[in-house]
Amino acid sequence: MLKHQIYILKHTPINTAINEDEALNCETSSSEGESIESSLVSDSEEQVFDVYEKMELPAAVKELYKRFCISEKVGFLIENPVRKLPEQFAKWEELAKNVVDLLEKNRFRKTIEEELKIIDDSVLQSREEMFHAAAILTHIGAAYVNDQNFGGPAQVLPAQIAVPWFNICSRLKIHPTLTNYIAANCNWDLHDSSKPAELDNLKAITSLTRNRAYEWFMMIPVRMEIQNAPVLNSLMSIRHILQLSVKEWDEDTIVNNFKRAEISLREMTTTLMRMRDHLDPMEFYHGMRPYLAGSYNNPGLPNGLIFEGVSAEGKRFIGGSAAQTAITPSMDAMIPVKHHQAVVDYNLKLRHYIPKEHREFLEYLDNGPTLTDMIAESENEVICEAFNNFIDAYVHMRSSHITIVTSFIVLPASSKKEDFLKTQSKRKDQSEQFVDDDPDSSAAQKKEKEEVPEEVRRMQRRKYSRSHSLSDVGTGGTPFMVYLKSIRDATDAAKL
Ligand code: HEM
Repeated sequence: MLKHQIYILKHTPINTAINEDEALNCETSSSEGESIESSLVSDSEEQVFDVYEKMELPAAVKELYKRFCISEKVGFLIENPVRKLPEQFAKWEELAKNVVDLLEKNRFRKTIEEELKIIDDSVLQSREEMFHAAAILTHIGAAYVNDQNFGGPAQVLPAQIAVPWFNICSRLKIHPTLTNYIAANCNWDLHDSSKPAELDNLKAITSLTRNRAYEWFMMIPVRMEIQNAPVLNSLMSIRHILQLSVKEWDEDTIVNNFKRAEISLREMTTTLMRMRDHLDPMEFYHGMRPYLAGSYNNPGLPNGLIFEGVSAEGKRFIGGSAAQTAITPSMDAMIPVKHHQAVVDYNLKLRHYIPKEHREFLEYLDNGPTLTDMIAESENEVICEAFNNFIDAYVHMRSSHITIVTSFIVLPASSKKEDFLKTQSKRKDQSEQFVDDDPDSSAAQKKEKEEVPEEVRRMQRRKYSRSHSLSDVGTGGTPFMVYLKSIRDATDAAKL
């Protein structure tokens, strides 16, 4: 490790202040032009993005999308992701490829310390390249800090990772931590590029587990982002029409758009509920979640994480949560869903974990007209009903998310890590598959479902009688069940 060296940073530190002034171009460009691989979007793009059906978006909406780096086809995802960095970054890519191997052999930290040098990141210029580089460094950084072969997290992130990661994230105006946007949305590719970007065809570029567990956890939000594109297009179109004078409203168009948004939201919920297909809750909770931990409210990092070569003071950033997306905040702002003040405060904090342009889009929506105000004013019952049906689908999505959180955090929190490790090695010996290979699994799941409400109540009661632990609080330090239920109830209350 390069100890105690101080490097002069080219970019403003972002822990205390993110400089919002500089703008990066959303249009595709790269430092090496044609040599950069962008494997996805080609002539067959509409086939790849299977949920995208062309609709005539109002010119004003298209203009907003351009301004805020939003894609008509994939919403908040990058439409032309970069898959390969210039040659001088080959070592980063090699480490990312071998991360699981090196962790298993307990060689990860040593390899970083002995073999990795600081690589000058300033050659990376395009937004797409920087996001791809950030995704690689995020995984290398998370693996280094949270390597489970050691007693606890590393207190210092070596300069070879810290400096370029910090620089790139400063330029992208996003916090350097394992964010959902970077680890999932900038970390995907297709198994078969001739087939659509359906869930089973999505793969993670960098994974932190040998089996599909990590990939699955990250690809579900990616698929949901793709499925969200028609929701966003529909709501933005409705919002545009409603701002015209009532005489100009086309009731059918508005109702059809709500219907389309409702259907897509229900499809997103179906995707969400597939979490158990390749991710076992015990593996998630005891095996994977430590790698998602941030440096904020982390008992293992009482002074935060020191970015060597950046600052001698520890930095505190929350860890990875799929809440770090613009999907729900954009709907909440447009509708609006009126959250409890504590939720509003937390959600505002989360906005520094999504791209700057999306953060600005949310601010733009916050200050604009709302769907409920405009619909209520019109007193149009047909539109009102279509709107309420859409809200029902949204409430259903949030209730389903609570079910997921219950089985992936609340229930495993009452089990011991040692028990999980025992099952792990037993399964390894038998060369068994990790998930869903237990003949009784469906019966067990059914039983678990029946038991959830009481179990949740029990956990909730316990929560108030002891100090906060990882089981009680989300990655952002929220008492998450209270937070999530309040959000779901506020969504329901948005109905007209
Ligand atoms: C194993 C799977 C998952 C677990 C254990 C989980 C857990 C949590 C927790 C604990 C929170 C509370 C806030 C925080 O700590 O940051 C949260 C919030 C949230 N999660 Fe998840 N989550 C999972 C999957 C997903 C997926 C796939 C999505 C899809 C985008 C998602 C979207 C959200 C959103 C949007 C919020 C903010 C609350 C809201 O707006 O409804 N989560 N999640």
